[in-house]
Amino acid sequence: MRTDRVAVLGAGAWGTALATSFHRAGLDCVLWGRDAETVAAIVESRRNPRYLGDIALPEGMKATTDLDTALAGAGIVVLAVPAQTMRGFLSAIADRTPPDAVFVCVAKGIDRETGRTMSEIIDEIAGRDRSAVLSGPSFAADVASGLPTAVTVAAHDIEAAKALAAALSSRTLRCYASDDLAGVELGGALKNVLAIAAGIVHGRALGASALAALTARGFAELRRFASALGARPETLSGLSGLGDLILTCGSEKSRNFAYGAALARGDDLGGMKLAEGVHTASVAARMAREHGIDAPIVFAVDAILAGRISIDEAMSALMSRPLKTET
Ligand SMILES: NC(=O)c1ccc[n+]([C@@H]2O[C@H](COP(=O)([O-])OP(=O)(O)OC[C@H]3O[C@@H](n4cnc5c(N)ncnc54)[C@H](O)[C@@H]3O)[C@@H](O)[C@H]2O)c1
Ligand SMILES: O=P(O)(O)OC[C@H](O)CO
Repeated sequence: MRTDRVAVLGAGAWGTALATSFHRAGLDCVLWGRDAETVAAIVESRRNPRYLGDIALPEGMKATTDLDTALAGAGIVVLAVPAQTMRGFLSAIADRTPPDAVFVCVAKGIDRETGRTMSEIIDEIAGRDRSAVLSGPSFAADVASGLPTAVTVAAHDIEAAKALAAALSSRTLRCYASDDLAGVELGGALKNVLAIAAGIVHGRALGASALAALTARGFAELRRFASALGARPETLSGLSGLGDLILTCGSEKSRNFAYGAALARGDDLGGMKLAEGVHTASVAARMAREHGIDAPIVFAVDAILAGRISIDEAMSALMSRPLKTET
């Protein structure tokens, strides 16, 4: 695997933050964005005002709107566009990418049309030996600011995951390696749906006890769901499961949590930033039903977002489920 040159595709909050981290770590990294104004701001004023507020980006960071310039010679191609655009995006760029380059998807979601994870999409379009994911508790603003962060990098082959983790790590971004792709991806995708539920609890001022209960029962649901789909349960106790759940179920800095809180308060949702859980909720609920997985919180979030039940009805239904042994 060639790890000396990295292309980061997608100049939103997360792509910009990761490119910043890789540049600071001394990697030869080029950030690609489709929006000329954003790329010009990154190059000329060392800022990405649209997605990263006022955070100062490092001198010398390379950014371009020219895809071929970004991809030239890249051994690692980081995919940082929203999950629901991943299939179309990768299909469009795969042939323009060096044939030995590995794709590292950093989006957190499940494809709504097909129920496939992001690595399954890469497997299908580019091949199993070229697919990897990076996931874990990591707000873009924290990473771009150089605050300490730890994530998991997963690939089918543990040696490939280790090589990627070593290449992308730095003194501020610590990457652990895993070969449990399903566990790492489902942890990242489902925590977004659970964070919306946590935001609803917060927005309705239901109290800290309710938020702790929701987070703990959400974790049980996360483990059940991922295990039923072939993940190792212990992976969900790691960074891209419990770690990310703790982060996003407890902070309005999370866009998914903020979305749930705004929904519960009856705020205007127009203009809110990308909350992937909104798009993952329905496909996660569908998959849970298909696999016979007990996923009451995911079902409730899906039903609320689809307008089938009110928040009060969902709360009442969750609290009046038959009493059971804690599992
Ligand atoms: N923001 C974070 O803190 C964070 C952290 C970890 C993971 N993520 C994940 O990373 C993914 C991206 O999130 P983000 O915060 O960067 O979102 P964002 O909205 O800030 O940026 C998305 C970027 O993708 C671009 N884009 C959208 N559709 C595209 C298309 N079809 N072709 C090319 N470019 C396209 C947009 O122009 C934008 O630059 C999400 O899945 C998110 O869950 C985000
Ligand atoms: O802002 P959110 O809710 O999309 O969360 C961002 C990251 O996924 C946190 O790890």
